[in-house]
Amino acid sequence: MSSYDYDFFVIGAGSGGVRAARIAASHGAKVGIAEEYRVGGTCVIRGCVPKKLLVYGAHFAEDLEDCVRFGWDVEGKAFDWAKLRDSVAHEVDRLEGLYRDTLGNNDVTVHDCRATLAGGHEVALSDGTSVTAKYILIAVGARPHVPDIEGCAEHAIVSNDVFKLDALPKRIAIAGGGYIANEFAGIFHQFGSKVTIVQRSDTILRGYDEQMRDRLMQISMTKGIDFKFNSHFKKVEKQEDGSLHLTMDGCEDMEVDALLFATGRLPNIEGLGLDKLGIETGERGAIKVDEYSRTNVDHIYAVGDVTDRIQLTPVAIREGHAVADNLFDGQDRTVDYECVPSAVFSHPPIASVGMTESEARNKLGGSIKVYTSDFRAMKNVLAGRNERSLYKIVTDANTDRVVGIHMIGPEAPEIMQAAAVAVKAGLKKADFDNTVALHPTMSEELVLMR
Ligand SMILES: Cc1cc2nc3c(=O)[nH]c(=O)nc-3n(C[C@H](O)[C@H](O)[C@H](O)COP(=O)(O)OP(=O)(O)OC[C@H]3O[C@@H](n4cnc5c(N)ncnc54)[C@H](O)[C@@H]3O)c2cc1C
Ligand SMILES: NC(=O)c1ccc[n+]([C@@H]2O[C@H](COP(=O)([O-])OP(=O)(O)OC[C@H]3O[C@@H](n4cnc5c(N)ncnc54)[C@H](O)[C@@H]3O)[C@@H](O)[C@H]2O)c1
Repeated sequence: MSSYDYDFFVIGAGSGGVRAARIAASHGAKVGIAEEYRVGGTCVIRGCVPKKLLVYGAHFAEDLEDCVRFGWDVEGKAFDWAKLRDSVAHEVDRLEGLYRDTLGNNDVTVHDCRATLAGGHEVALSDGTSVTAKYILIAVGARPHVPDIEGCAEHAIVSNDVFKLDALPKRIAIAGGGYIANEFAGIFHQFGSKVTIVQRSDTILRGYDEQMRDRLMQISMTKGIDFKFNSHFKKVEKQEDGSLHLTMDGCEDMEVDALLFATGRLPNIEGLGLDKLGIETGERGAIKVDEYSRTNVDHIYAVGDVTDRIQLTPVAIREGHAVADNLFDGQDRTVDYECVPSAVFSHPPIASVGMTESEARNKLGGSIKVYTSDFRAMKNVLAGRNERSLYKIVTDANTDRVVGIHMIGPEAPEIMQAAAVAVKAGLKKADFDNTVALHPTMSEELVLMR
């Protein structure tokens, strides 16, 4: 008999935590999990899933414009935000139920409580009880970071709030130039809001290939999304009519109906009791872990956004899965962070895997070859939508190996998942050339670039 209540206790039922709990239980461990908000975590409740559903909803705005040239005459077009918001919320409820069922079916005990480390092997729960576990996994994720600017805390919203808005703002300023800023800029714009992105530097989507970012910016600007670069917020004030006056540094002051902060996410470590065990944290409060996701305290592990390695759901899931396999199935697994594909679900979306052109140039000493295809998707041509796609393949000139693929255009993330397999497998440009095109598709461009 174990002297602990559980073999494994997971704090946080999000992407990483749920996977770790389920796999550990499937290996025969006695598992408990604590969730302070809703099972499913950021991705399911207020991230990837509801965001993608809003992206789908927003896309109809373009489809309804484009369909005219395809012979459709749709009368009485109108958009009802409350209807979409509530359908999305309903789907999220359904998914949360499925996640709970999965945990239950695997005999994982769910504690609907906030959990904190109490010292040693003990975890304190907000219902006043406490439990002990041989191993503890911290999978508490991250939360939106809102800088300390006068009026921001009271008047700005963050991505969590978007899914609950009573009404769409007529004018919205979005702070930040990353994933969330560009995704929500596309969503709000398609729904008819006037969108202004305010970025503190002179570029968006740092880390993505420069040409893809430029193309997104150019398309977004043509659509009517405004960008203010090298700009900062000095003060946010609510006016009598409910609108916000933004006092700016670097650009003109603005009047908007909503201000969304999308300036990064910070590890959720506040009040977690890390100090009780001397668990080390690094930059921005991220819990420091080794390649096995083990902290400096032997029986405490951490996965996902709280470790700030790559803040993506599939990464958190892999990390959680590996911890469970290693602890309860005697495996020796680490997560491979090379060639993790990623996408920005902007309008149009960007997708990427491997090195950008400039990264490859730096790392491979300039001996690279770059192939690009700049084209208008067939559907856009007939629709009269003057929006060009751009695909890029970066190769190591010495070996012909494809080291990066970057795309912006319709369905780029769907195409990228398959292309990423080829890059991860180390295929050469010649392998792409040897593959017969699948016609007529957009993805055939990947095997036609010469
Ligand atoms: C708007 C948005 C869109 C996104 N879109 C994508 C996307 O398209 N693709 C993608 O791959 N990634 C996306 N992400 C990122 C993705 O959601 C995260 O990387 C992922 O959810 C991280 O998983 P996690 O397990 O580390 O944490 P989370 O999923 O955040 O789970 C942590 C859980 O812990 C709970 N918790 C925190 N503290 C405690 C405590 N003390 N006690 C009990 N419970 C606690 C939280 O309530 C939460 O449920 C998006 C994020 C956001 C915000
Ligand atoms: N499609 C996806 O996979 C997806 C979607 C959304 C979020 N995510 C994950 O969530 C994380 C958080 O997303 P995010 O968009 O908040 O962060 P991010 O790190 O992508 O972007 C933050 C942006 O805010 C800017 N910024 C920071 N402080 C600022 C300030 N004071 N004023 C103005 N701009 C400022 C930064 O320069 C940067 O451009 C991402 O890193 C990503 O890993 C992924």
